[in-house]
Amino acid sequence: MTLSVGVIGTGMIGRDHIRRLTQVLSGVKIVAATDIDRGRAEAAVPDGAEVFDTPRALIQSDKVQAIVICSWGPAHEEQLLACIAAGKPVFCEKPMVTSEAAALRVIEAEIASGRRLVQVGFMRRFDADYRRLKAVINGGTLGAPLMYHSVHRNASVPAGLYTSEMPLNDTLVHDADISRWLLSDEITGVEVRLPRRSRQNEELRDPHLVLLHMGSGAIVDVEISVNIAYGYDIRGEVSCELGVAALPNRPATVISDAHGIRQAIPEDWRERFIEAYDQEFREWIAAAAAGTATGPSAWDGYAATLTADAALRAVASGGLERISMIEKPRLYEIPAVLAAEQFGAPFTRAGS
Ligand SMILES: NC(=O)c1ccc[n+]([C@@H]2O[C@H](COP(=O)([O-])OP(=O)(O)OC[C@H]3O[C@@H](n4cnc5c(N)ncnc54)[C@H](O)[C@@H]3O)[C@@H](O)[C@H]2O)c1
Ligand SMILES: O[C@H]1[C@H](O)[C@@H](O)[C@H](O)[C@@H](O)[C@H]1O
Repeated sequence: MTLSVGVIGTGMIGRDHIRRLTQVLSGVKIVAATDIDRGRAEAAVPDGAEVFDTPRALIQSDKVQAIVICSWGPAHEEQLLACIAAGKPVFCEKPMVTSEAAALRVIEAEIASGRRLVQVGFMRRFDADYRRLKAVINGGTLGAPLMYHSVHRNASVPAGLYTSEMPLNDTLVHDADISRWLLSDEITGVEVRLPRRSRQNEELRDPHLVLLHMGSGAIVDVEISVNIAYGYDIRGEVSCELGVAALPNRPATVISDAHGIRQAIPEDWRERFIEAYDQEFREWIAAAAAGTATGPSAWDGYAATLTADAALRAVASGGLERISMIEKPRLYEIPAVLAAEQFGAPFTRAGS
C-alpha cells in the first residue's frame, strides 16, 4: 500500500520532509500541501499534488490518508485536533503545542478517538547513536544513571523570528524529551541559570544552563547555546554508578592542511540528524499505514511542554520550579513486550 500524505507548512523543515518522502523513502506519496503562503506550497509539492487553501480542507480531503504538520508551534493545536477529529494519523513537528491546556486538549481528543494517532517530531529517539546509548543504559552494566550532560548548540537562529523564550520553549524541548527517554524517567523540577550573555546576538538572552530534576533523583544539565557560530553541535554523556556512556563524535572526513587537522561540523539539524529523520518517517509511514502512530506520543509532547513552561517560570523566579503531571493515561503506556523489543532489556542494577 502507498500512504497518501498531505503536508501543512512548507517552510524549511516542511520542504526537507517533502524531499525525504518523495525521494528517499518508499510506501508513501505526497498528494497535497497547504501553507499560508500559497506560492510556497505550490513551489514545494511534486507534480500532480493538490495545493489546498486551508489546513482544514486538506485534512478533510478524501485523497489524504495521513498528515504531516510543519507549521509554526502555535498553529499545531487546531491542526492536530482537526486530524484527530477526522480519524487520520498525524506526524506533528515539535513543539507539539505551546501550552499545557492545549496539550491536555490533544490528549483528551486522542483518548476519545480510542487509538494513538499523533506522533511528535522528537527525531533524536530515532538516531542510531542515541539508540545505542539507551541500549547501554538499559543493559544495566554501568549501574544506575546519576547525571546526564546534554549540550545543544545552534550556530545561529533566524533574527526576528526566534524570540527570547525560544531557547526554552522551542530548543530545550529536544533535550527534555531525550532525557526522559534515555533515563526512562519523568522530569519533576527545572532550574535555569543565566551565564554572562553572549555578544553574538545582543537581542537574545543566550546561553542558558538548565537543570532538569528527574523523578529518580538523577539530574540533567543542559547547555542551550543558539549563537555558537561554529556549527550545530549536539553532545550527550550519561554518568552512571559504574561508568560513563557518551554519544560518539560524528564521523567526518579528516582534513589536514596549513590550519591543522580538523573535521567539519554539521551546519544545522538537517545535516546532523538526516538519518534520524529518515528513520523517524520510515517508522511513521508503517504505523500510519496501519491507522495509528508510534514513537514520541502526545504524552511526550505534553511532558516537553510542561518542562518548557517550568523553565520559563524558573527564569522569572530564579529558583526550582516543580512540574506536576496528570496520571499517565493507559493509551500511552507502552506494552512491556514492545518496550523490550524497542529499547532492549529493562534497566536493572549491575549484579542484581
Ligand atoms: N525536529 C526538528 O529538528 C525541527 C527542525 C526545524 C523545525 N522544526 C519545527 O518545525 C516547525 C516549522 O519550522 P520551520 O523551521 O520549517 O519554520 P518555517 O518558518 O521555515 O516554516 C513554517 C511554514 O509554516 C507555514 N505556516 C505557519 N503557520 C501556518 C498555518 N497556520 N497554516 C499553514 N501554514 C502555516 C509558514 O508560512 C511557513 O512556510 C516548527 O514547529 C519547528 O519548531 C523541527
Ligand atoms: O526548530 C529547531 C530544531 O528543533 C532544532 O533541532 C533545534 O536545534 C533548534 O534549536 C530549533 O530552533
